[in-house]
Amino acid sequence: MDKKKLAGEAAVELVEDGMIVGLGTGSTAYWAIQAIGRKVAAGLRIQGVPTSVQSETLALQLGIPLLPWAELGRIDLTIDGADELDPQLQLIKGGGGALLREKIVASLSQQLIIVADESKAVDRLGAFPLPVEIVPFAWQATRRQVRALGCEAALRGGETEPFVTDNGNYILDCKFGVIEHAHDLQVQLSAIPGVVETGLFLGMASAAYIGCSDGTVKRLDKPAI
Ligand SMILES: O=C(CO)[C@H](O)[C@H](O)COP(=O)(O)O
Repeated sequence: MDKKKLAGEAAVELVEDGMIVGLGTGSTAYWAIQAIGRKVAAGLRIQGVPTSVQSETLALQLGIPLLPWAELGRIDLTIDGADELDPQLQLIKGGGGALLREKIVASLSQQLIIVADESKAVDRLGAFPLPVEIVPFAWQATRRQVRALGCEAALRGGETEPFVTDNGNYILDCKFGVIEHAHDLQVQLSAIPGVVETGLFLGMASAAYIGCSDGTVKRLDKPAI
């Protein structure tokens, strides 16, 4: 059984008629978008907000109506994947390279619902290298500044053929080890001019649907502060 499919499909129970729905990116969000497509074909009326060109293409193939960017304001619910989530529902995202649009969409969302298989749930963030989106201009200098914060930072795709995001930027995959102070790290990275955004999603997720190997889907809610 596909744990990503279980989680992605289960979260679609939250989608209601009339909603504006953020459509995440990746192999788990894929299953949610497929399930939303089936509901739309059966008569559900929603407007989707894709977080990547990949998800936009999929949504259009499935006949999901998309909200024009100029009308983008409040989003009712977004379903998206994650590379790591901790018990406070702090996240590392961006393994698929869509972190900037994902974070913009998440910031506009009343509810951010994470879908993931159980391997993504960790006690502490940091085993997965933190993706950081940077501008291509003088990227080597930006990488030096990022490395000075105490990580190994690799240009995604390599120097000869760097991976380019939907926004025309590059990504540094940064190995910090266990991230003890995620909020401080977010502030430090954001202070570097060449950094566009980081894959740390802090205090944004409301709940997570986790697909487990026993065939169940576990729901985790953001703990009350
Ligand atoms: O953040 C993301 C893309 O930028 C993805 O949501 C994340 O990488 C998880 O992907 P998958 O569901 O394929 O494991």
